[in-house]
Amino acid sequence: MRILIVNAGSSSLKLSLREGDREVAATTVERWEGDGHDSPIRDFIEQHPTPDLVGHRVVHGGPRFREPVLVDDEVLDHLDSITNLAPLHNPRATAAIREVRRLLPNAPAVACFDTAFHATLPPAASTYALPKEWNERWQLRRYGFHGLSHAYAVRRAAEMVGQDLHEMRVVSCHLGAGASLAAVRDGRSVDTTMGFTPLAGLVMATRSGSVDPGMVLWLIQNGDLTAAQLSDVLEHHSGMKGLSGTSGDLRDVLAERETGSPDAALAYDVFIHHLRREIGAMAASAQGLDLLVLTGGIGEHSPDVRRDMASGLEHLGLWIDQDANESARGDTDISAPNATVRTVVVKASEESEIARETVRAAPL
Ligand SMILES: Nc1ncnc2c1ncn2[C@@H]1O[C@H](COP(=O)(O)OP(=O)(O)O)[C@@H](O)[C@H]1O
Ligand SMILES: CC(=O)OP(=O)(O)O
Ligand SMILES: [Mg+2]
Repeated sequence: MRILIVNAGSSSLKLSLREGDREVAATTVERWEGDGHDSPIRDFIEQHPTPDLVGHRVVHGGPRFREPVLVDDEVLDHLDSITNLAPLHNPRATAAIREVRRLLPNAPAVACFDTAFHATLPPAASTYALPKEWNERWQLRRYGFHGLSHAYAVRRAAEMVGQDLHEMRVVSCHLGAGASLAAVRDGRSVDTTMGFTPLAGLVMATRSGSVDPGMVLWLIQNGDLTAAQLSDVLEHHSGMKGLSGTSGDLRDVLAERETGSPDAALAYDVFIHHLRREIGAMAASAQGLDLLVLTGGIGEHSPDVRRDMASGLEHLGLWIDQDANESARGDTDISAPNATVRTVVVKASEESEIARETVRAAPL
């Protein structure tokens, strides 16, 4: 069975063609707008054998989609109706779904949601302390994101340490341009740092992460800003980019910091502070910690972040081996021998998770 995986993220489009568990072709298109001006999807499909099945990443499933779903007209209409829940992400996904349906009208397509993994959050963790009527009327709740990445990473990490995922308390760290943590207990997500939208939680490349809601109101009342301007700043000009004044790419921030830039140094310190603090919070929600998983561009490739994250978390039983940390490539256990918490790096693969879920949900 040949499966095409379509992963439309906030900045890139990743296409992958799989036969069983094997990836036979892949491409990443940076800065794909999904506005119909170019069709990297058409090019990819034309250049490779025809897939039998298609799996799509869709960031927000809204209140309705708690597991993968076979796409039909009604599902697509419903997805259109909830695009405003994730305006950076969902429109690209629905554009990709439409494009693939046009090119491959006979291939069943399955939508896999970032939010689905967090559908298991207990009400105490998913509920905002707002008027009950508001929560019901607008389906306000903590949805959580990066679920496809967290699901894959924790399963792979459990396999690497040779233990049953259902018997471990795990904190999963997806640290890419967007970043979130998940607390996993009995194999299920019990808490996460993102919320109703992917703007909440950790400091990110260009997103602010959580800020005081009172401050947002203050800015609207005193800062002479429209909602659109404020949204643009919080989504695209905040985070490490906003603080460093240059770029949200951690590699640039680290290079600037080396040259003595105090702004870049502070951007990095704020990022690390929130990362450590939220790991502590997630460990509390998981009622302890046996396994810490690091994935995403930063989690996989930055020994600096892994070292500075670990420093200060020894009280949890977490120590990493500095040589293993420096030399880690791909899936690597970087725990120190005395650690009671295992720390592992996992190469992110939302695509593996989508492939798995697509096969499960498809009528073949
Ligand atoms: N060698 C590296 N050192 C530090 N950071 C890195 C390195 N390689 C990638 N990154 C970081 O990873 C981020 C991208 O993560 P990735 O998961 O690929 O992106 P996305 O969230 O868009 O899917 C970049 O912003 C960059 O800061
Ligand atoms: C949900 C989310 O933030 O996704 P990404 O990291 O791809 O922007
Ligand atoms: Mg990503």
